[in-house]
Amino acid sequence: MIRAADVSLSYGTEQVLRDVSLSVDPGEVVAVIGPSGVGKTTLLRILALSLEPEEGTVELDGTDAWAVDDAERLSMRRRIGMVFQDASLFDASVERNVEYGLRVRRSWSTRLRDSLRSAVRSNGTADAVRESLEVVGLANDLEQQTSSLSGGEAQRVSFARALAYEPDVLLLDEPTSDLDPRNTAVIEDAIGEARERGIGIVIATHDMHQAERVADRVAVLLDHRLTEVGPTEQIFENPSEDRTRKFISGELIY
Ligand SMILES: Nc1ncnc2c1ncn2[C@@H]1O[C@H](COP(=O)(O)OP(=O)(O)OP(=O)(O)O)[C@@H](O)[C@H]1O
Repeated sequence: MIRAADVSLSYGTEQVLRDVSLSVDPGEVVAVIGPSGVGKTTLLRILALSLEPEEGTVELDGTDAWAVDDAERLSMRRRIGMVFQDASLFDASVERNVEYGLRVRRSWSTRLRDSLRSAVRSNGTADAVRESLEVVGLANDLEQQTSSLSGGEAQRVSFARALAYEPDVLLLDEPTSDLDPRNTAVIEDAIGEARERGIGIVIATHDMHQAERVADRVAVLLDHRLTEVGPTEQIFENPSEDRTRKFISGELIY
Protein backbone atom coordinates (compact mmCIF):
# COMPACT_ATOMS: atom_id res chain seq x y z
CA MET A 1 0.00 0.00 0.00
CA ILE A 2 2.61 2.56 1.08
CA ARG A 3 6.17 1.95 0.04
CA ALA A 4 9.34 3.97 0.53
CA ALA A 5 12.10 2.79 -1.81
CA ASP A 6 15.78 3.69 -1.31
CA VAL A 7 15.01 6.98 0.43
CA SER A 8 17.83 9.17 1.70
CA LEU A 9 17.61 12.45 3.56
CA SER A 10 20.03 14.93 5.13
CA TYR A 11 19.46 17.85 7.47
CA GLY A 12 22.17 20.26 6.34
CA THR A 13 25.33 18.18 6.13
CA GLU A 14 24.06 15.43 8.43
CA GLN A 15 22.67 12.43 6.58
CA VAL A 16 19.94 10.92 8.76
CA LEU A 17 18.57 8.28 6.39
CA ARG A 18 20.49 6.34 3.80
CA ASP A 19 18.85 4.09 1.18
CA VAL A 20 15.97 3.07 3.37
CA SER A 21 13.21 0.89 1.90
CA LEU A 22 10.09 0.06 3.88
CA SER A 23 6.52 -0.86 3.02
CA VAL A 24 3.35 -1.66 4.90
CA ASP A 25 0.34 -3.58 3.63
CA PRO A 26 -3.32 -3.16 4.60
CA GLY A 27 -4.00 -4.73 7.99
CA GLU A 28 -0.32 -5.03 8.83
CA VAL A 29 1.63 -3.51 11.74
CA VAL A 30 5.31 -2.70 11.16
CA ALA A 31 7.42 -1.52 14.11
CA VAL A 32 10.49 0.64 13.47
CA ILE A 33 13.07 0.28 16.22
CA GLY A 34 16.46 1.90 16.60
CA PRO A 35 18.45 4.14 18.93
CA SER A 36 17.51 7.72 19.65
CA GLY A 37 18.40 10.10 16.82
CA VAL A 38 18.74 7.36 14.19
CA GLY A 39 15.96 8.81 12.03
CA LYS A 40 12.72 7.05 13.01
CA THR A 41 10.63 10.22 13.15
CA THR A 42 12.20 11.41 9.92
CA LEU A 43 11.21 8.15 8.24
CA LEU A 44 7.63 8.53 9.49
CA ARG A 45 7.50 12.09 8.18
CA ILE A 46 8.69 10.87 4.79
CA LEU A 47 6.00 8.16 4.82
CA ALA A 48 3.45 10.84 5.82
CA LEU A 49 4.44 12.73 2.64
CA SER A 50 5.28 15.80 4.71
CA LEU A 51 9.00 15.58 3.97
CA GLU A 52 10.38 14.96 0.50
CA PRO A 53 13.32 12.57 0.38
CA GLU A 54 16.43 13.76 -1.44
CA GLU A 55 16.68 10.42 -3.15
CA GLY A 56 14.28 7.54 -3.59
CA THR A 57 10.52 7.36 -3.97
CA VAL A 58 7.40 7.05 -1.83
CA GLU A 59 4.43 5.34 -3.45
CA LEU A 60 0.88 5.07 -2.21
CA ASP A 61 -0.97 2.32 -4.07
CA GLY A 62 1.58 2.54 -6.84
CA THR A 63 1.43 6.32 -7.32
CA ASP A 64 4.72 8.15 -6.82
CA ALA A 65 3.78 10.90 -4.33
CA TRP A 66 6.51 13.27 -5.43
CA ALA A 67 5.83 12.88 -9.16
CA VAL A 68 2.27 14.25 -8.92
CA ASP A 69 1.06 17.84 -8.45
CA ASP A 70 0.48 19.41 -5.04
CA ALA A 71 -3.31 18.91 -5.13
CA GLU A 72 -2.99 15.20 -5.80
CA ARG A 73 -0.30 14.82 -3.15
CA LEU A 74 -2.57 16.59 -0.66
CA SER A 75 -5.35 14.13 -1.34
CA MET A 76 -2.85 11.27 -0.91
CA ARG A 77 -1.69 12.81 2.35
CA ARG A 78 -5.24 12.85 3.61
CA ARG A 79 -5.34 9.09 3.44
CA ILE A 80 -2.60 8.97 6.05
CA GLY A 81 -3.21 9.53 9.77
CA MET A 82 -0.51 10.36 12.27
CA VAL A 83 -0.28 10.18 16.06
CA PHE A 84 2.67 11.84 17.74
CA GLN A 85 4.30 11.39 21.11
CA ASP A 86 2.66 14.66 22.15
CA ALA A 87 -1.16 14.45 21.82
CA SER A 88 -1.40 17.91 20.14
CA LEU A 89 -5.06 18.52 20.99
CA PHE A 90 -6.66 21.91 20.81
CA ASP A 91 -8.41 23.53 23.73
CA ALA A 92 -11.99 22.35 23.20
CA SER A 93 -14.12 19.33 24.07
CA VAL A 94 -13.09 15.76 23.34
CA GLU A 95 -15.91 15.56 20.79
CA ARG A 96 -14.76 18.65 18.88
CA ASN A 97 -11.20 17.40 18.72
CA VAL A 98 -12.21 14.05 17.26
CA GLU A 99 -14.76 15.64 14.95
CA TYR A 100 -11.95 17.70 13.49
CA GLY A 101 -10.51 14.49 12.05
CA LEU A 102 -13.79 13.91 10.23
CA ARG A 103 -14.01 17.41 8.86
CA VAL A 104 -10.57 17.08 7.33
CA ARG A 105 -11.45 13.85 5.57
CA ARG A 106 -15.19 14.22 4.81
CA SER A 107 -14.80 15.29 1.21
CA TRP A 108 -13.05 11.97 0.53
CA SER A 109 -15.61 9.73 2.19
CA THR A 110 -19.36 9.60 1.64
CA ARG A 111 -19.89 7.73 4.90
CA LEU A 112 -18.06 10.38 6.92
CA ARG A 113 -19.82 13.22 5.14
CA ASP A 114 -23.23 11.67 5.83
CA SER A 115 -22.29 10.93 9.43
CA LEU A 116 -21.26 14.55 9.95
CA ARG A 117 -24.34 15.96 8.20
CA SER A 118 -26.76 13.89 10.20
CA ALA A 119 -24.99 14.92 13.43
CA VAL A 120 -25.29 18.59 12.50
CA ARG A 121 -29.01 18.11 11.63
CA SER A 122 -29.83 16.36 14.90
CA ASN A 123 -27.43 18.49 16.93
CA GLY A 124 -25.92 15.18 18.07
CA THR A 125 -22.65 13.33 17.82
CA ALA A 126 -21.42 11.90 14.54
CA ASP A 127 -21.36 8.08 14.59
CA ALA A 128 -17.75 8.02 13.47
CA VAL A 129 -16.75 10.23 16.44
CA ARG A 130 -18.56 8.00 18.94
CA GLU A 131 -17.24 4.81 17.34
CA SER A 132 -13.62 5.90 17.39
CA LEU A 133 -13.90 7.13 21.01
CA GLU A 134 -15.39 3.74 21.92
CA VAL A 135 -12.24 2.09 20.61
CA VAL A 136 -10.17 4.02 23.18
CA GLY A 137 -12.76 3.74 25.97
CA LEU A 138 -13.73 7.42 26.06
CA ALA A 139 -17.20 7.41 24.48
CA ASN A 140 -18.70 8.74 27.74
CA ASP A 141 -16.36 11.72 27.87
CA LEU A 142 -17.55 13.63 24.81
CA GLU A 143 -18.13 16.89 26.65
CA GLN A 144 -14.94 16.88 28.68
CA GLN A 145 -12.50 19.70 27.92
CA THR A 146 -9.10 18.49 26.77
CA SER A 147 -7.39 20.81 29.28
CA SER A 148 -8.72 18.59 32.08
CA LEU A 149 -7.57 15.27 30.60
CA SER A 150 -4.65 13.27 31.93
CA GLY A 151 -1.72 12.74 29.55
CA GLY A 152 -2.86 9.18 28.89
CA GLU A 153 -6.44 10.21 28.16
CA ALA A 154 -5.23 13.00 25.87
CA GLN A 155 -3.18 10.50 23.89
CA ARG A 156 -6.22 8.23 23.60
CA VAL A 157 -8.23 11.16 22.20
CA SER A 158 -5.42 11.85 19.76
CA PHE A 159 -5.58 8.23 18.61
CA ALA A 160 -9.38 8.40 18.26
CA ARG A 161 -9.03 11.55 16.17
CA ALA A 162 -6.67 9.77 13.80
CA LEU A 163 -8.99 6.75 13.63
CA ALA A 164 -12.11 8.83 12.95
CA TYR A 165 -10.37 10.03 9.83
CA GLU A 166 -10.66 6.45 8.44
CA PRO A 167 -7.08 6.55 7.19
CA ASP A 168 -5.65 3.84 4.97
CA VAL A 169 -2.29 4.23 6.69
CA LEU A 170 -1.67 5.14 10.33
CA LEU A 171 1.77 6.35 11.44
CA LEU A 172 2.45 6.27 15.17
CA ASP A 173 5.50 8.06 16.55
CA GLU A 174 6.24 6.67 20.00
CA PRO A 175 2.54 6.95 20.91
CA THR A 176 2.90 5.51 24.42
CA SER A 177 6.33 6.69 25.50
CA ASP A 178 5.01 8.79 28.40
CA LEU A 179 2.05 6.61 29.34
CA ASP A 180 1.37 4.29 32.24
CA PRO A 181 0.73 0.57 31.63
CA ARG A 182 -3.07 0.91 31.58
CA ASN A 183 -3.17 3.68 28.98
CA THR A 184 -0.47 1.88 27.01
CA ALA A 185 -2.65 -1.24 26.96
CA VAL A 186 -5.64 0.79 25.72
CA ILE A 187 -3.56 2.25 22.88
CA GLU A 188 -2.14 -1.17 21.99
CA ASP A 189 -5.65 -2.64 21.87
CA ALA A 190 -6.69 0.27 19.65
CA ILE A 191 -3.76 -0.53 17.35
CA GLY A 192 -5.12 -4.07 17.13
CA GLU A 193 -8.58 -2.72 16.28
CA ALA A 194 -7.17 -0.44 13.58
CA ARG A 195 -5.29 -3.41 12.15
CA GLU A 196 -8.53 -5.45 12.10
CA ARG A 197 -10.11 -2.64 10.09
CA GLY A 198 -7.48 -3.14 7.42
CA ILE A 199 -5.40 -0.05 8.19
CA GLY A 200 -1.67 -0.38 7.49
CA ILE A 201 0.24 0.79 10.58
CA VAL A 202 3.84 1.85 11.12
CA ILE A 203 4.87 2.46 14.73
CA ALA A 204 8.19 3.92 15.86
CA THR A 205 8.91 2.70 19.36
CA HIS A 206 11.70 2.49 21.93
CA ASP A 207 9.84 -0.26 23.73
CA MET A 208 11.06 -3.64 22.48
CA HIS A 209 8.28 -5.46 24.32
CA GLN A 210 5.73 -3.24 22.63
CA ALA A 211 7.21 -4.02 19.22
CA GLU A 212 6.99 -7.71 20.07
CA ARG A 213 3.39 -7.37 21.25
CA VAL A 214 1.91 -5.34 18.41
CA ALA A 215 3.99 -5.81 15.26
CA ASP A 216 3.74 -8.32 12.44
CA ARG A 217 7.12 -7.19 11.13
CA VAL A 218 9.98 -5.24 12.66
CA ALA A 219 12.37 -2.89 10.85
CA VAL A 220 15.71 -2.16 12.54
CA LEU A 221 17.35 1.22 11.93
CA LEU A 222 21.01 1.37 12.94
CA ASP A 223 23.50 4.02 11.82
CA HIS A 224 20.80 5.64 9.66
CA ARG A 225 20.34 2.51 7.56
CA LEU A 226 17.68 -0.17 7.71
CA THR A 227 19.86 -3.12 8.65
CA GLU A 228 17.13 -5.70 8.92
CA VAL A 229 13.39 -6.12 8.27
CA GLY A 230 11.50 -9.31 9.00
CA PRO A 231 8.74 -11.10 10.87
CA THR A 232 8.68 -10.03 14.53
CA GLU A 233 9.52 -13.44 15.92
CA GLN A 234 12.48 -13.82 13.59
CA ILE A 235 13.93 -10.41 14.48
CA PHE A 236 13.64 -11.04 18.21
CA GLU A 237 14.49 -14.74 18.30
CA ASN A 238 16.90 -15.17 15.44
CA PRO A 239 18.13 -11.90 13.90
CA SER A 240 20.45 -12.26 10.95
CA GLU A 241 22.74 -9.48 12.20
CA ASP A 242 24.66 -9.64 15.45
CA ARG A 243 24.22 -5.88 15.85
CA THR A 244 20.44 -6.33 15.89
CA ARG A 245 20.73 -8.88 18.68
CA LYS A 246 23.01 -6.51 20.61
CA PHE A 247 20.65 -3.59 20.12
CA ILE A 248 17.61 -5.59 21.21
CA SER A 249 19.40 -6.93 24.28
CA GLY A 250 20.61 -3.42 25.21
CA GLU A 251 24.29 -4.19 24.61
CA LEU A 252 24.66 -1.79 21.72
CA ILE A 253 25.02 1.54 23.48
CA TYR A 254 25.34 4.79 21.50
N1 LIG B 1 14.21 19.58 11.36
C1 LIG B 1 15.45 19.16 11.66
N2 LIG B 1 16.54 19.92 11.37
C2 LIG B 1 17.77 19.50 11.66
N3 LIG B 1 18.04 18.30 12.24
C3 LIG B 1 17.01 17.51 12.56
C4 LIG B 1 15.66 17.88 12.29
N4 LIG B 1 14.84 16.89 12.70
C5 LIG B 1 15.65 15.95 13.21
N5 LIG B 1 16.95 16.31 13.13
C6 LIG B 1 18.11 15.49 13.53
O1 LIG B 1 18.08 14.32 12.73
C7 LIG B 1 18.43 13.17 13.49
C8 LIG B 1 17.30 12.15 13.42
O2 LIG B 1 16.16 12.69 14.12
P1 LIG B 1 14.82 11.85 14.30
O3 LIG B 1 13.92 12.68 15.15
O4 LIG B 1 14.33 11.41 12.99
O5 LIG B 1 15.35 10.59 15.11
P2 LIG B 1 14.58 9.53 16.01
O6 LIG B 1 15.17 8.21 15.71
O7 LIG B 1 13.12 9.67 15.82
O8 LIG B 1 14.98 10.01 17.47
P3 LIG B 1 14.20 9.77 18.85
O9 LIG B 1 14.12 8.28 19.05
O10 LIG B 1 15.09 10.43 19.86
O11 LIG B 1 12.86 10.42 18.73
C9 LIG B 1 18.75 13.67 14.89
O12 LIG B 1 20.13 13.86 14.99
C10 LIG B 1 18.00 14.99 14.97
O13 LIG B 1 18.66 15.87 15.86
